[in-house]
Formats: sequence, structure tokens, C-alpha cells
Amino acid sequence: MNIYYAPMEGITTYLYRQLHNEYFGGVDKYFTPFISVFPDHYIKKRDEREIDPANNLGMKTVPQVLANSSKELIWIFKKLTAMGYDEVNLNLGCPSGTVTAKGRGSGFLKDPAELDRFFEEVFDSLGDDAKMLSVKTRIGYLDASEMEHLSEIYAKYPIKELTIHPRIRKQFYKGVPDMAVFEKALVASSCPVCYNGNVFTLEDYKDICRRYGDHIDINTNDNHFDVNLLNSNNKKDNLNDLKSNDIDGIYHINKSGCVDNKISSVMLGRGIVADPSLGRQIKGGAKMDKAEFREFRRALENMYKEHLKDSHNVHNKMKEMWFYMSQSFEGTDKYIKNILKSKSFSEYQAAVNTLEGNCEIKSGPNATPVSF
Ligand SMILES: Cc1cc2nc3c(=O)[nH]c(=O)nc-3n(C[C@H](O)[C@H](O)[C@H](O)COP(=O)(O)O)c2cc1C
Repeated sequence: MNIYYAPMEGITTYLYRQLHNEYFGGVDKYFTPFISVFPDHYIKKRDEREIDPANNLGMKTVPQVLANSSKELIWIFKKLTAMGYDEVNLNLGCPSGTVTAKGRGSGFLKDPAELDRFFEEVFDSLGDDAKMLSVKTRIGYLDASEMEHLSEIYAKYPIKELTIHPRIRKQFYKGVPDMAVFEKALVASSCPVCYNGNVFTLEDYKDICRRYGDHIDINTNDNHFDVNLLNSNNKKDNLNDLKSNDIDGIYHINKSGCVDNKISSVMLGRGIVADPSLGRQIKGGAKMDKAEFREFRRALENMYKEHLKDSHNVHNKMKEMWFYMSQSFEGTDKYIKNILKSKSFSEYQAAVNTLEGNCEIKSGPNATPVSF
């Protein structure tokens, strides 16, 4: 199973990604926060830094882009692949009003006919290279029933991987993911599917794997089976038989060689911001302890101090991080308030020391973080 660190605007900047990779790892791909592409083929300087290969050494980074014209997308796609990226992710999920008002992000889902035309132009123009395009989508703009038609559109194109966050636009990040709609979309997909939403703990991850993770990847070039997780009915010994005889009878194998009702990847968002060791735990490594957390938290502060000009920005950035990270500690209620309402960096530091001194890292499931 591939483990991805979700794109998170304002959080998963290249500086954060570098630090997370250095301290915890456990992540197969890091997605950049969305990069807006402007009509005159321009992206912000800030975003140029996000994609600069020198800022992404030693980790696998996937640039995510926000575009709703094929010209914009084709331009940025070519720029990124020429820089060496082998995947570009299209954002069809952003719920922010300023984005959706321009028909971008989840706002693009409002007009499926236009989305279909857009994909047709993009895939026609990019030819074989288009197989490097992946998509991250919500299940609808106004209503989850929209996903049925959206799935038909996605299934027409050889998308590298489809990440499904099973919420509609107006939910933002609240409420529970709609698993029934996710399941239908998973079955309808013609490409590998990544699940995203509310995976906050190792248990949440295992639950998703139990339901959707039993999968077999087939490398069609050398007919080699790479077994990731096999359930008790499909013992390893039976694989050669499966390969030669029964595989189509048991599973429907899609174009990319994945079993179409099983997921290929899980994308972690707020859960891994809260507990940066979540990916490592999923890969069989240790949960962080307080000393390790503290070291990472100090490294974050130092990194922001070094790179953000204004000390207010450092303070605000750390408050945002603590909104999520406090979810990894027991009984933080009265302490986290002091961090979030601190007026100066020294007040903030005192409140952080109090929280870290009085609260232990949770051993059980984390609470559900909403958003800052
Ligand atoms: C603060 C914040 C910023 C986000 N920025 C992006 C973004 O730039 N691109 C994107 O596709 N999704 C973005 N998301 C959505 C996440 O990638 C993810 O889909 C969402 O948080 C659900 O996953 P989770 O329940 O694991 O957090 C953002 C979410 C939050 C809370």
C-alpha cells in the first residue's frame, strides 16, 4: 500500500516536507499544496520554490496544480515534466469560495460536461505523457449523487491514480466521509484509486485496509505478482494458478493492472499533521514519544524563524501547527487554549512548555481534528 502525505495549503510547504521526511519519513509521496496556474502561463514565485528540485531532494514529491483550462494545465504539466517530475496532480477538491467561484477545485465538478471536454483536450494533446496525470477529487459539488456521472467521466481517461476524498464541497472537512459513495466510485474506476479522509490513527488505517486494501498488483511486463496484502482465501501459493487461470474470474483487473475494487494507496492529511509518526507506524515503525515530538517541534520553530521574515508569522504558523499537533496529546483542553490565544512568542513558548510538561502522548485513538 502506498502512503501519501496530503497536499495542505500553508502546512505542507517544502520546508515542512523536508523536515518531516528527515525526522519521520514513512511516506511514499508528498503532494505540494495546490499551485495556481494563471492564464498568462505564470505561477507565483512562492510556488516556483515549492517545485524547485533542489528543495525536494531525497523525497518523492508530486506537484499539485489548480487549473480549469486545458491550455493552463498543458503548460504547467509540460513545465513540471521537463523538470523531471513523473506525476502531476490535478486538484478537483478545493472547497474554498475564492477558488470554486472561478470554476476551479471542487468548483469544476459543477460542470461535468466542461470537465469532460477539458480532459479530452488534455489527454489528446499530451498523448502518451498524459499517463503521468493524477487527479484528486471530491464526490460532488452540491450532492454526492454527482459522483456517479463524475466516475463515468474519470473512467474514460487513463488517469495515473484517482484520489477520492468522499465529501462534497459544502462539507469542507467536516462530517464523516461517505463510504457508500466511495465504494461505488472505487468499483467504477478504471484506474488505481487512493483513499483519503479521516485516517487519523493506525487503527483507522487498518480499518480502511481491511475494507478496501486487500490487493494484488500485477506487473504486466514480466507477469510478476507482487502481493501486498492477501486475505485468507487467496494464499500466496495459489498465485501462479490465479495468474494463469482464474484471475479474471475472481477479480476484474483494470487497465493499470490493479484489482478494481481495491485501493492502491491511502492519503493522510490532518492525522499525520497531528501525529507526524503516523506514516512510519503504518510502515511498521515506532509511534513518536514526547522527546522525539519535542525535537521535531523545536526544529519546526527554528525552520520557520529562519525562513519567515516576520516573527508574527512564525507565531501564527506554530499556533496553526499546534491546533493539529495537540490532538496527539491526552487532556490538552485547558493548555491548548493558552497556546492558541498567546499574544507573543514568549507567551506561546511558556504555554507550549506547560502543555508538554503536563500532557502525555496519547496511546489510544486521536480525537478527530476538524480544521484550524
Ligand atoms: C489546512 C488545509 C489545507 C488543505 N490544502 C489542500 C490543498 O492544497 N490541496 C488539496 O487537494 N487538498 C487540500 N486540503 C485537503 C487535504 O488534502 C485532505 O483532502 C483533507 O484534509 C481530508 O483528509 P484528512 O481527513 O486525512 O485530513 C487541505 C486541508 C486542510 C485542512
